[in-house]
Amino acid sequence: MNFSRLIKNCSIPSRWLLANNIRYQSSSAAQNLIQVDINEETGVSVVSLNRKPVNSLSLELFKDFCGVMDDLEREKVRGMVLKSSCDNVFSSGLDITELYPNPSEERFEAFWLWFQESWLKLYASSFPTVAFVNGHAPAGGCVFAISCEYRLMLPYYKIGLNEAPVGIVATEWVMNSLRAVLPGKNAERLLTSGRLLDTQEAFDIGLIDQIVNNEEEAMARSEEFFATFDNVPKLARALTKQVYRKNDLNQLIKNRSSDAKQFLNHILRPETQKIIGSYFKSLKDRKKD
Ligand SMILES: CCCCCCCC/C=C\CC(=O)SCCNC(=O)CCNC(=O)[C@H](O)C(C)(C)COP(=O)(O)OP(=O)(O)OC[C@H]1O[C@@H](n2cnc3c(N)ncnc32)[C@H](O)[C@@H]1OP(=O)(O)O
Repeated sequence: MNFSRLIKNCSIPSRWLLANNIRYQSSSAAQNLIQVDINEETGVSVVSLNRKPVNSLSLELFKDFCGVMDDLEREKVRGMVLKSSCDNVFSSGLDITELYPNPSEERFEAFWLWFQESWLKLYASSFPTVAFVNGHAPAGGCVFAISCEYRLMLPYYKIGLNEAPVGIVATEWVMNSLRAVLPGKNAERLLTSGRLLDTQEAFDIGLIDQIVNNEEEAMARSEEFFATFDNVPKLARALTKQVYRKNDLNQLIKNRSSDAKQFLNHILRPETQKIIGSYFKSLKDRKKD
């Protein structure tokens, strides 16, 4: 499939006005996979992932996310807080049903390219970004969180990159985003062990910036973070961020199609399918115990 055609097909969300807030409708309107509220007084937008029950990341969610990011860039928001509207889960990572059993090449390629696009838009956004990790954030959930500039997390949840135990090798741009947050050896250990850290451990090694006890506190801390940029010209801030992150961004931009092909080949290998299949089964079986 041709990627430029895919991008053109991304329908930018329509929107409507609500009292003091501007609310954007998800492109897959019936599903409303992403909710956006912009506070007109503060200029801060709150973006909530809303794919019940656990915000697993599907092709449609990625498309909607990209549409929302484009809209926020156009609106020139002062900052974005990314959170979940699912109970106890920030995001459970990539939707395993996109990877197993044996996805079609066409669907999978589109899925992967929109995942890349979502990361590029989040990692390079001109406005400041905060992840409010208000639930578990394994794998792709952690990727969303570490792509933001600042991380707040509620107590007693888990976060990390558990790709290796799921039979997946985290791609280089995912590793780079982790390395940008954590010093080298901690990043490598987290990746190779695939261990999920609880909130306190994540704070102790610097994976998250602050522990907060509720949403009100999270919004107050986010506001303080955004306020640190109030006296910095927006363009200078944005360019500084983008130049600082340039090597990570270019690594993916230069290798988008080979990254997609590599992942597809990896996912379609019978051994990988077997590992993901038994992992998925164990997730389902957990409930029966
Ligand atoms: C060259 C190679 C390049 C490779 C690049 C790799 C870069 C990869 C980046 C990311 C990879 C991934 O994200 S892979 C996905 C990994 N995700 C996980 O391991 C998380 C699995 N889920 C959980 O651990 C738990 O569900 C939870 C802790 C998130 C929540 O627990 P809770 O008890 O609240 O909920 P349930 O477990 O009962 O789940 C409810 C329901 O949802 C299904 N579910 C959960 N997660 C997923 C998922 N990721 N995809 C699809 N479906 C998922 C779960 O099975 C339950 O379904 P049923 O109600 O039908 O039983």
